[in-house]
Amino acid sequence: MTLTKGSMRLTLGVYERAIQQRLNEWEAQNLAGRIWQRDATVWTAQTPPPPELLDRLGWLDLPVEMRAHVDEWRTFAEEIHAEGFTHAVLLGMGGSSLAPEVFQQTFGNRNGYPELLVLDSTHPDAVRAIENQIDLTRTLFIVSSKSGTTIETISFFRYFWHLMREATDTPGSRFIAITDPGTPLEELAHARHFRRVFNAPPDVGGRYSALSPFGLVPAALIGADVAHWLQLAGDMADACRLPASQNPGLVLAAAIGEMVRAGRDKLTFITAPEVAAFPAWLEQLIAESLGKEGKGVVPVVGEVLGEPGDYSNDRIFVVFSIGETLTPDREARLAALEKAGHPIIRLMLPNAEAIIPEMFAWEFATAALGALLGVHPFNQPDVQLAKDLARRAMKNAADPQDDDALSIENIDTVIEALRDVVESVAPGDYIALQAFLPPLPDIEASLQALRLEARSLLRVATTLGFGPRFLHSTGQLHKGGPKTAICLQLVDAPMVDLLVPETDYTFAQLIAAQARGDAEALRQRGQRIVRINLGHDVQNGLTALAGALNEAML
Ligand SMILES: O=P(O)(O)OC[C@H]1O[C@](O)(CO)[C@@H](O)[C@@H]1O
Repeated sequence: MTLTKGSMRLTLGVYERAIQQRLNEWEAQNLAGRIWQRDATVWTAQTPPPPELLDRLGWLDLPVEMRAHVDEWRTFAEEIHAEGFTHAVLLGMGGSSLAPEVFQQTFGNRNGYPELLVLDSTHPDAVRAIENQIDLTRTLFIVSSKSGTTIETISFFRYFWHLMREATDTPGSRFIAITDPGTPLEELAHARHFRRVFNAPPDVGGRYSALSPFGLVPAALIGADVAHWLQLAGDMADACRLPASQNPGLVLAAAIGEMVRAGRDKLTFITAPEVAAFPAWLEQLIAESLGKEGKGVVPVVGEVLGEPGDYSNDRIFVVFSIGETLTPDREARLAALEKAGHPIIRLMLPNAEAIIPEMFAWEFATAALGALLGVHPFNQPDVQLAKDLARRAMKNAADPQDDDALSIENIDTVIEALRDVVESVAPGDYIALQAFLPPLPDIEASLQALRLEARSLLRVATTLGFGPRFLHSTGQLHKGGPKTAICLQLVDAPMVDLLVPETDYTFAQLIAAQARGDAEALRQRGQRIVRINLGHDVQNGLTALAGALNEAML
């Protein structure tokens, strides 16, 4: 049976009864009201509640509270517009970069306003690719970090600061910072005479910060109507005050939560092209909030829609359409999936701008899912481990003994390692392609092809993330979530390296240490991982790897 709730249509099959019961229970317990009242018992029985709980609920008020800042942001955006900047380059990771990237990719920059580029990779080729796209003298840099200490962000800053210093006597006039009050980044920004510092509310965690200055200052800079966005988000916030069965956030949470508890934990996003960028933001929200203590929801983003035979019964499909339907071809596939018993949650958006209120609805849903699954939805306990191990790997950077990546040139060893992996595949597993490679379109296309190959050979869910970007998104889930990840970590040997000014390391050393650190953290957490070095020629390496995967299946 299909349930319709506002612009949501849910085909829930055998799970419908449990979901309905959950909603009734939540209504009786006044869950919506208790979340808004910031009642810690929603998530914990502990007194006092654990850290990062009651002091991380500021996102509830952003749609209203941020309205007071709109004029200031608009005036600033007009100033930048009037000065003829062609690009704004955002330097940041995870919660500080994903929402702005989604905004640029979904809405574009208004005529005459700068185009927003995001740098969230420490691969030297990625840094160079940004440098090659911009005219330094007409570029504004946005250094964005809640903590103000993230190594990637500060390294990017150092690199572009030094370039800018050679181009102008007043480099600070080309930099702004977005950060919490009193962070080392704020100090740095004052010391280097940044043009502006925008402070964000400290009681909002990174992945819940899209509607704070982290998302909205960059949005204003590309010419978005952020006042209207806050209005739309405010309407959704009001809807999320309603009793559970009419509450868009709680309906999503009950549906997803009950199906995850029944083993369908691969939340697979299918979108209309107009909103194709949106799931990259949802991915961090869901994976980092819920993937801990051996539990979690695995977001599957960017995987081509297949036939029933491509999937096992661990999937929930979430479809974002503009209007009621996708293309006839994709609708036919969805109908086949529905017939095969897969649950489908459809969100029929009136237009692309509707992703803004959806952001609020999904934040509310994620907070409620934390309660349902019994995890703390606002911390990220396993991210630190990879950071610490990366730091250790930096110290041992010169020691090749320490590098256990298999070379793609030793193809037999690679096949053997893949064979072990293939033999270990069990129902409910997923392949996580972790590519510490240049995030360039041709490489991404080859990785997508490899991913498709893996899905059809192994019939498991597949995810793809570029490192170190994914460390701040799905990284928490990989380490803290269920032991169902099979991680294929891919590294390369960059042809050109870049020194990070004011430090004693290069970008190639940093990304290599991050990859090693994460591999070690994954092993310590009991996940399966194979590391493969594709050498200098990544495309050739990927072709060889696809061949090796097929061999391993024989
Ligand atoms: O904004 P910051 O402090 O630089 O952090 C970036 C990202 O790193 C994390 O803290 C951990 O991966 C994310 O939660 C966050 O969005």
